[in-house]
Amino acid sequence: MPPGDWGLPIFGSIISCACGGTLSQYIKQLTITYGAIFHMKLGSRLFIVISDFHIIKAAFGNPDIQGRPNFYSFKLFKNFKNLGIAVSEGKVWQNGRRFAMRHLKEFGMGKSSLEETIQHEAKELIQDLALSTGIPKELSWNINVAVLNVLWKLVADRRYDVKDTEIQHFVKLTSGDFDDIQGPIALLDIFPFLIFLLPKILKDKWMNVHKMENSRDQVKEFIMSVIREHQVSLDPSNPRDYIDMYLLEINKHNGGLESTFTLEDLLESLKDLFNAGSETTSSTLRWFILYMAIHPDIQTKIHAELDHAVPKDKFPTLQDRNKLHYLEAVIHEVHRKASLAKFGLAHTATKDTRVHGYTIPKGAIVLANIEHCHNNHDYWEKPQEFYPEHFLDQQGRVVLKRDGFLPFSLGRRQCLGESLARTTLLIFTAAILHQFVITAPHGEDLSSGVGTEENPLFNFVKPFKVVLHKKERVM
Ligand code: HEM
Repeated sequence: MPPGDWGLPIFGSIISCACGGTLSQYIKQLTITYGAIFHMKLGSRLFIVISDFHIIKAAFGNPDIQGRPNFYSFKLFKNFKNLGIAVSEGKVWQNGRRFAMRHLKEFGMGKSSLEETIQHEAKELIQDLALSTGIPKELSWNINVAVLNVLWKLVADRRYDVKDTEIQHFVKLTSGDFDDIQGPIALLDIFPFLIFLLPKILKDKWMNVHKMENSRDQVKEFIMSVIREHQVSLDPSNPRDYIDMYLLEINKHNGGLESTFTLEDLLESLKDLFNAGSETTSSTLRWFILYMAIHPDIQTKIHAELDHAVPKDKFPTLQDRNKLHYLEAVIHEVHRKASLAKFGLAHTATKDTRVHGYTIPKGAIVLANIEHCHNNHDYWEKPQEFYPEHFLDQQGRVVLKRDGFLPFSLGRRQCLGESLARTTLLIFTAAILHQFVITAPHGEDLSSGVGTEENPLFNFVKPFKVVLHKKERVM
């Protein structure tokens, strides 16, 4: 076993963790004490935390570390069944992931054919942002809808108006779910016996269990309605999107008991794509806008690059990518500094296995300490600063892959939407800075909103206000 902290019987190290401040701070302390791979016990759960890029790569490439923990908070959203992509395991996960990768690519993920969709959404967003230039304003939920629309084109061949209140309601629910799973419900994950001991009222009122169930059921109803519409209009000779392909796959297996392709699994896979695809990319876009307001000097350099690369009367396209090295380096630096998923998504060992010379016992929960890698002097020249040069070579060309950089995790469960997120972010950020200058509201220091360690798992940016100023350009 890797070295580490067993803590007290029953409690494990939960008390030291609580006394040490945040989970991040406690893990930081253990990393200093025990090094790049260590164990810690929280409640009845054994965690293996890996803080070294190469060891994470080896561990997450290991076929025996591809499970997901049976956390109450994860499973509640799945009605306690092994379904969907993000928190499923075994054949269900393998088939679902392979199928999603294949068909999202077929309908345009990572291809230039999606360009028109991304541009259309970026234009809609720009028009919307243009309505409130010159005044301090919080970024609205329209951003989440525009981002979702890009994914939803591939998945369900449809778009929503960015101001559509119904779809905004669902993206808000998703965002709330991300907050709730980081709250007190985590106690049920690490002390599973409390699931039976705690009175329902405490679970509902304190841990928001009822709220999460309610959100799960509302999102389920919404996604089911999208599936039903597809069932009615399905033309087997002309599949339009991922949902059509999935329905045809179900028909192919003809309800065979062995098949993992079922309506219930389709529903859960869609919920996963909806959740994983909207909040993450939108939040990264918000971080980008915040960093631009904090670093006018860096923003000026992007403006100069854009002015040179994209004519005044043109909209940025993917073809401009090879002229936008600085912008792409800045987006990478935003991923690094934000470290959106601080510890990725937890994996589990599905049998006893070996990593870096240590035994990882079956059932152990393996965490990639992404936040640590992103802030480690071994990998970064100026880890504490916002320094896009981390991703530029001597010739000023962007360096896309670097040791120590893993915002989308690594290995067999690496984010399946990475290429989609990267393309969306490039076009959206280029379009925004092609049209606007972003500043902090007069007299406000936005840098205090950066580097917070309040959330244990996900670094979603707190609401902030910025002022957008229209550039003297013609679209
Ligand atoms: C900036 C945007 C994004 C970030 C930072 C991000 C990050 C991550 C991370 C860290 C994981 C965990 C990987 C692991 O378990 O080791 C993950 C998984 C996943 N992501 Fe993303 N993601 C982003 C956007 C997207 C988008 C746009 C989609 C939609 C297609 C997506 C779909 C998924 C899915 C389905 C999984 C589960 C994969 C599996 O369990 O096999 N993500 N993502």
